[in-house]
Amino acid sequence: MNIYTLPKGTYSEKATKKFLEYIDGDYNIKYCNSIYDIFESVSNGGLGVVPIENSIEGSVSLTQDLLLQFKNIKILGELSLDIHHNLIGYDKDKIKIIISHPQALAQCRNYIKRHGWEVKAVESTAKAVKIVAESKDENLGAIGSKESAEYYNLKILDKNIEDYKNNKTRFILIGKNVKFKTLPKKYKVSIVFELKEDKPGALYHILKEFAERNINLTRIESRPSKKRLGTYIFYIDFEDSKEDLEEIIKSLKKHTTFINILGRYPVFD
Ligand SMILES: O=C(O)C(=O)C[C@]1(C(=O)O)C=C[C@@H](O)C=C1
Repeated sequence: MNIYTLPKGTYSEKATKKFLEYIDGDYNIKYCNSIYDIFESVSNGGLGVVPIENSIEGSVSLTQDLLLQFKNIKILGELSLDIHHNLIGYDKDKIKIIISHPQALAQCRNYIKRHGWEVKAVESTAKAVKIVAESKDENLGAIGSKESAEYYNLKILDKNIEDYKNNKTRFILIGKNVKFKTLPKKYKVSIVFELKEDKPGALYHILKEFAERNINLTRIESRPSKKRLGTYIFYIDFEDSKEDLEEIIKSLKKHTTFINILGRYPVFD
C-alpha cells in the first residue's frame, strides 16, 4: 500500500515517517507536489499525511477545505512536530529573493522583513530548496528543513529562523481506514457544519450542547461557505469522551443545515 505526502525533505515527509512507526502493515512513501494531489491520490486508495495547523500561522486552509470536499476521506490520526526553519542557499549577503511554502514564509515573516528580501511562494519547502539548488543562482535563498538542505547539497546559512519559539505544526493522517500497532490514550473528534439560521445565539446553541456534556473543545474555526459573502461553515475539534457521539451529533443536527464527522482518531505524541 502507498502513503502519500509532500516531497522528500519536507516537514510532511518527516511527519509521515513518524506516523509509520505507529502504523501496522507495509507502506511505501509516495511523493506528491501539492496537498491537493495528496487528497486526489488518497481518494483512490492508500493513506496520506498533510499539515493542518501551525502554532504561529494558524490553519492550513486548503487542508480544511479539502476535508470537506473529499467526502470519502477521513482523519485517521494526528501528531505534532516541532518546526525549525533554516535559511538555505549559497551566500547570505547575496540573497535578494526568498522562496518557500506560504506557511514557512509566514512563520519567518519578521526575519524576512528585517533583511528586506522579496518573497516567492511555491508548493513546498523542499520544492523551494530544489529550485535554489537547480538554478545555482546566488541571489536566491530558500526556507526549509535541515534534511532538504542535505538532500540538495546546499548550505545552511542560518538556523531556527522562525519568528516565535515553540513553532509546531499539527499533521493529520488521512484515508479510509488504518490499523495501528499501539494506540495512545487521547482521542479527538473533528466535525464540520453549517448553521441553520443567521440569528442571535445560533452558535451558542451548538456550544451549549458541548458545555452541558462537559466536553472540552480544542479548536473552533470558521471558513467561508463559498456561497455568499458573510456566510460561514464551522470546524470544531473536541476531546473524545464517554458521551455517545451519535447522540451528540443528533443534538447538533437541530441547529445545522448539514453536519459531517471528519474523523474520530487517536492523537499521537
Ligand atoms: O513544505 C513543507 O515542508 C510542508 O510540509 C508544508 C508545511 C505546511 O504547509 O504547514 C508543513 C510544516 C510547516 O508548517 C511549513 C510547511
